[in-house]
Amino acid sequence: MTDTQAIDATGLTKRYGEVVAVDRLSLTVAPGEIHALLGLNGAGKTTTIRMLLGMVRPTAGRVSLLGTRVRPGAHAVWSRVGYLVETPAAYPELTVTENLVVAARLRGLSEDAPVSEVITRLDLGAYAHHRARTLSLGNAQRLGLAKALIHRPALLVLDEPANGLDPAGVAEIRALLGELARDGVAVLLSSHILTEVARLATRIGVLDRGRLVWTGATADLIAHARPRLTVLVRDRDAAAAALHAAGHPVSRTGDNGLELEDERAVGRPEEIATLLVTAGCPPSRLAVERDDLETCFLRLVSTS
Ligand SMILES: Nc1ncnc2c1ncn2[C@@H]1O[C@H](COP(=O)(O)OP(=O)(O)OP(=O)(O)O)[C@@H](O)[C@H]1O
Repeated sequence: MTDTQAIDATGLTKRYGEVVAVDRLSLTVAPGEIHALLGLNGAGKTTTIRMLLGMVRPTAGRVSLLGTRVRPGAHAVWSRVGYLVETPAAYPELTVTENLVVAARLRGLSEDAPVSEVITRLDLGAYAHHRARTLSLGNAQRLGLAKALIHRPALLVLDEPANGLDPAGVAEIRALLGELARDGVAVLLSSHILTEVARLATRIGVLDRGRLVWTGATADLIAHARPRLTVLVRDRDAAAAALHAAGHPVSRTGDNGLELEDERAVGRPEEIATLLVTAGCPPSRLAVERDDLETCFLRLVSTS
């Protein structure tokens, strides 16, 4: 059953009165894939994740997880799904180990091996006997992830998993999720931090005001970056006039900057340099640049 999608959602919609929190969202996540839902605050990430997990009833649409339709009474699939949504809850007076033993028992696991396994995996060894209420936000997040993983799920759904983690913690989680994905686990996570997502996810879905406005391989997001020729000149007005007269559409940036996006300019920057020198406006800088991922993302959500 290798072609069964870990997540298969079609036409998912959630309305709260006048507000359309999620609008006809369709999404598939395959085993071994790390798929990120990326969106600004209020884009609909949490609502989507809660619908996928059966915690919020969709106004319309359907969800299947690991080949099983999510609906009331369909219990079996949850034994193969791990999740972490919002701030992880733990029993504050119990230690890390005790919390995990409880989580394992609730999952119906009788042996203790998974507890020590996730303590090692999440690097919680030094805190194993600390009460949960004394943990830092980052370590509480680690404990939440350990609980999500204790039953070795085939699908892991994480809402903002890097919340509260320092850069080293983010790197550890990235390595952990990479390892799980290589073992065939499907991961869906949400984030509003593009740089974090770009290094973690194999695929990205960009959510904007409830709609999935772009989806594709992470590497393809950068293909959305338009190349442009940026020019710095002392006499910008004269340079702009010369470029305009030669048929190049020009826009102004910063104090002395000009930008050209037409193919001719981007493809032959040396001709622009010659033209500017001839017009008596030698450029102090001239370079072909591409937007970074952040700019691509913001353009996707602002133009949708
Ligand atoms: N229970 C609710 N009742 C009314 N409106 C809601 C409810 N839950 C979410 N919304 C609205 O739905 C929209 C999407 O919210 P959601 O929490 O899913 O976004 P998000 O992308 O997770 O945002 P954030 O990154 O801030 O957590 C928002 O406009 C929000 O105000």
